[in-house]
Amino acid sequence: MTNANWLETMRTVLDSYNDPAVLVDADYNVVVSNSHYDFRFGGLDDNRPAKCYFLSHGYNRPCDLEGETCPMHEARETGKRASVLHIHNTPQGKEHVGIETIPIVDEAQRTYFIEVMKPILEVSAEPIANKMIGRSKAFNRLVDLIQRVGKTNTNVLLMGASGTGKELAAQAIHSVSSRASKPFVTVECSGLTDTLFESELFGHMKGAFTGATYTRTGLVQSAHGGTLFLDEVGDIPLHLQVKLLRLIETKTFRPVGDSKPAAADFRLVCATHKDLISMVERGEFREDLYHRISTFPIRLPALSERREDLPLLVKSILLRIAENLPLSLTEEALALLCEQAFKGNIRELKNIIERAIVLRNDDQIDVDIIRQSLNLLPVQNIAASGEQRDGNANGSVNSGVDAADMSKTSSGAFFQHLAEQKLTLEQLEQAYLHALLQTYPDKAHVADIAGCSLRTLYRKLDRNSE
Ligand SMILES: Nc1ncnc2c1ncn2[C@@H]1O[C@H](COP(=O)(O)OP(=O)(O)OP(=O)(O)O)[C@@H](O)[C@H]1O
Repeated sequence: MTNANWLETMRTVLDSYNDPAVLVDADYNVVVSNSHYDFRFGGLDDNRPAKCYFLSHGYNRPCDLEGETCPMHEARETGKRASVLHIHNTPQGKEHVGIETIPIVDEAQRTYFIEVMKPILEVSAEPIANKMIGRSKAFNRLVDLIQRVGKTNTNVLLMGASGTGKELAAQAIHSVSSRASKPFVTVECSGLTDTLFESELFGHMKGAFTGATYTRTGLVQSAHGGTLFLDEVGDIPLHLQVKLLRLIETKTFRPVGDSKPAAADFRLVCATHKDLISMVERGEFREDLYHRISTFPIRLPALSERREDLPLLVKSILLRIAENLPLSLTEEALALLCEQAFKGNIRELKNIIERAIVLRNDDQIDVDIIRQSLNLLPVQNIAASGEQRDGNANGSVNSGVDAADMSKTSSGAFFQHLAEQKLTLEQLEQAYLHALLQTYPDKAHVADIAGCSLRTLYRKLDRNSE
């Protein structure tokens, strides 16, 4: 067979893939492409063989010389299939792609590589309102792990500070999995009492206890065939952990008041911001449970470890909050944001942007507005007013916006007005939460804006009604 015939045969081979695929020679030239590739990226120019690194990234030299992993390099070294995650330039913009590279030789024993490119749709490298967003190395590593573990049935433990995106990561794991068409059910573990734990997780039969006027399906049953996401698993009290362990080990549960056990079918993903290993050492978390839930641990990077994603995240948040407005930040405003520590991670960034949208004078959000948003920490400012009123002004208060500056803005006048009402912080918190609930009917969204979990929001609202 001539080399031309062999290449023609390879086109047929590549066409058998359901994703874009190309054949690359040992000098990085893309020599054959399949119809999916031609449709998505435009066909190859026969007269000008292009280098794979130029076509996919716009680089002038191989990826490994640009600080990225080159799958061809690995496949050449090992003689085996290699897979990596890259961000490719496409006509639609930058896109996360899972690349599988398979070495192959022609009849003259020359080495070629088949590269199959699977677009990763659960995340985005371009600003978009409703996905996990990022392009940084730390983010790409996370996406790679999600892709790999997502396709299995392995238990995953997501670890990371508050607001790093653990819940979004759990949803992405579910979307990648073969269970994607089945339910994704979240159990908010903080604040679960003994009775709530069993009846929420396992459900109860009508008449099982006083007040059980109907049979209730538990969350484990609701997650049947899908994913059960235990958020803040480190908050489950020690004496309830054994019940969770039993559920995971036996994959059976018994609804409260039912004599028969039922079979459970779920993939388990847990999340925590706590250091579970230290908790195990202190005897606060069962070691056997820890090993059960942490088969595949994933650490979510803090926003400070992926600062290069900040401009992209800001654009996405602007789209998410005010999709129909052409909002943007000036360079100076963005630079000021980039200097922040972001202990509250993406949730904190989101709150700052949301405040800036409220305070802005026009569609370009400038550095003064961002400065005001950074300093507009309501409780602290109001606390300062209270302390001053009581003749005790020695509290450490974030005072980047002084009283005169504040009163120039409508929000300044608003806080002044509140201070005059002499509200306690608790009253203020209640008033704020109820105002949020009137503006945004979705409680999860309200909890997000207020920077607390949904369960904490319920607790705060309940406390008021006691
Ligand atoms: N990569 C990301 N791209 C865009 N938005 C994100 C990303 N990660 C998180 N967010 C947003 O940040 C906020 C917090 O995310 P999430 O609730 O998933 O964090 P978390 O780690 O579970 O927080 P907590 O531990 O406090 O519950 C949400 O509004 C979420 O949509």
